[in-house]
Amino acid sequence: MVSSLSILASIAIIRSSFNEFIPQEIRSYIWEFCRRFSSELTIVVKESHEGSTNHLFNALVTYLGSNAFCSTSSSSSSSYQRRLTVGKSESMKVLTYGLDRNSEIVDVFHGIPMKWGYYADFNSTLHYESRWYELRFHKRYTDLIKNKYLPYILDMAKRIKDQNRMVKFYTTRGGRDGWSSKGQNLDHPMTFETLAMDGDLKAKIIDDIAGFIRGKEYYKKIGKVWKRGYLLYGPPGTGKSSLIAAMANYLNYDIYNLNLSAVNSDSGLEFLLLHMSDRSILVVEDIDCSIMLQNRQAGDHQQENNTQSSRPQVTLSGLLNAIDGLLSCCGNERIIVFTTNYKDRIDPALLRAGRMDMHIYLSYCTFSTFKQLAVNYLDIWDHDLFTSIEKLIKEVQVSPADVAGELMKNKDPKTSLEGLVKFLEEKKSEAKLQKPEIKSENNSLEQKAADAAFENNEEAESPKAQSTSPFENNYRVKEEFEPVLEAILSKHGDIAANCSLHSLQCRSSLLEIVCDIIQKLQATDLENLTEIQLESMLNSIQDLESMKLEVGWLRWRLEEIMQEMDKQLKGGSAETNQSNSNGKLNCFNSKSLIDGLI
Ligand SMILES: Nc1ncnc2c1ncn2[C@@H]1O[C@H](COP(=O)(O)OP(=O)(O)OP(=O)(O)O)[C@@H](O)[C@H]1O
Repeated sequence: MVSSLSILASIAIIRSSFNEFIPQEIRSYIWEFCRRFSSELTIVVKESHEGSTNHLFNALVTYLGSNAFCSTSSSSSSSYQRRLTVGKSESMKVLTYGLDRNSEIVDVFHGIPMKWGYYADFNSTLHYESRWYELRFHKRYTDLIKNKYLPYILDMAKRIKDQNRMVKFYTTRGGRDGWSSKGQNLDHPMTFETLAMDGDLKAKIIDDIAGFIRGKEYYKKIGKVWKRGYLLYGPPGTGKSSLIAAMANYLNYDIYNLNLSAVNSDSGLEFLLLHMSDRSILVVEDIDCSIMLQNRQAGDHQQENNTQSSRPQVTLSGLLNAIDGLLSCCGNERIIVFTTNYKDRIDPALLRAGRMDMHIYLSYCTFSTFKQLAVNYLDIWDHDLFTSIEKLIKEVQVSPADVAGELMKNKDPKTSLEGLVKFLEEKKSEAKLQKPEIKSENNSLEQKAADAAFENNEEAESPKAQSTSPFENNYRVKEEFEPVLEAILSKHGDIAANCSLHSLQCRSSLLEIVCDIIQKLQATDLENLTEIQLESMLNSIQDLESMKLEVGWLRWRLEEIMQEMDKQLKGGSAETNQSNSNGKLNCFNSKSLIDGLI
């Protein structure tokens, strides 16, 4: 025992003297000579390659650095210890690690140990330090290393870097002035964990995004540019900007916030899009407010407005080409997000699949959204006051931003929830007060004025009275429709308040059509709904909208159903099929067609 210990000690002394007294060049020469007789091969990756930066070297810095803690030290025969360096740069959001000079580690790939060493040598005459990595491996793994391992390192290093770097936020300085040069670090705390959403919408969005980033090969196979468009629509304060921040944080993509009114020509727009990086999100907020991009059906009225504006601007066709024409192939892995409070004001050409692939409606606060906000803001999952809040939230229209604002006022759950109950009750009484002013008396002056305003196409504030019962409005519908109408008016307010038909009788008949559609959807499975039925419903909705009934919420649902149906008819996309192995439709297979509608 004693003798073997002394042998080991002697070996250690000899090895350290060898390293200490014999210069690096001679050591390398001796190792090289010995290796001639070995089955091991060595690859050397120097800092520069053929006179320029060696990307593989940089990839190794990132890849081996990120593995430094989990990988094992080199074999016990290694003459070096593993020493790590650590630091944080401004462009990274985490600490990053690296191997210190003369350190070795083993990375296991496909079950095979890959022995890496990192070395540096300072040339005092040239005042230059040369640095390199060495990979030692058995000759039989040569093909695996060449064809799989090294490309894998390049790819992984890119992903690690993208994942760790700060997300940047760029804004338009206008046309050829390009994007703000450096970009700001986007330090938005919103993530998919903290974003409150109704039902399974959040899971659907995450699934879609995940399918997109995994879809490189799929997009190549179908000959489509690797990009995806999302339209976020819904009332103010329902989380459209928050969803964009959550997407950016999830993907670690930079955001390019495009203010179309700051761009003064189609070529200016092209210039901007050409100067975006890959793996980024292009955001156009409030797209409906962008001049000259309104619905082409607006026709003359539109043209009139355009001629009034003398400043040259981006045109609709310019924007369509930019996001969908040849220009769009100049970038990869790009996401385009449009937001709007009024989906129906956007030209349908901008909304079609391929441009805006997923239309996401962000609704007023529901009880389920409120419960997620209560967890975020107050750390509570349940409370005695939840029952009253559930009832009130069905009766009034408040945005998640309103609710979040109330919950932030006090950290004590009871006080905070009491404040919210008070706020909701006030909203409810306000709505009740508004109602008679505008529409209780059929022949009142106010009613005539409101109708006249709409006839003249004036911008009149939509009286979103929060009626709790349809019968307070004097609407007369068939008995079988009464509960449905009550639910509609509770959730969406008086959708007939601005109707171009004046008599209660006529308005009631139109409301019956809405109730009938809802009842049909309620009673039908998606699988049993036919395209003809759906089209007929959409036609009715179009007619109702032309009479200024506020049924956009129902049309959007029908359009969503139509999109799903289309996908089904086309046999479903690869992405859809991936998560839809039982052949049912993704969006509506686990819930009724009217979930969240009333
Ligand atoms: N769904 C949500 N989940 C969590 N917080 C939310 C949500 N919606 C809104 N909020 C809160 O309300 C604030 C405002 O929301 P946000 O700016 O995302 O709404 P928006 O729909 O973009 O509004 P606008 O249409 O007026 O631009 C957010 O900073 C966030 O604190």
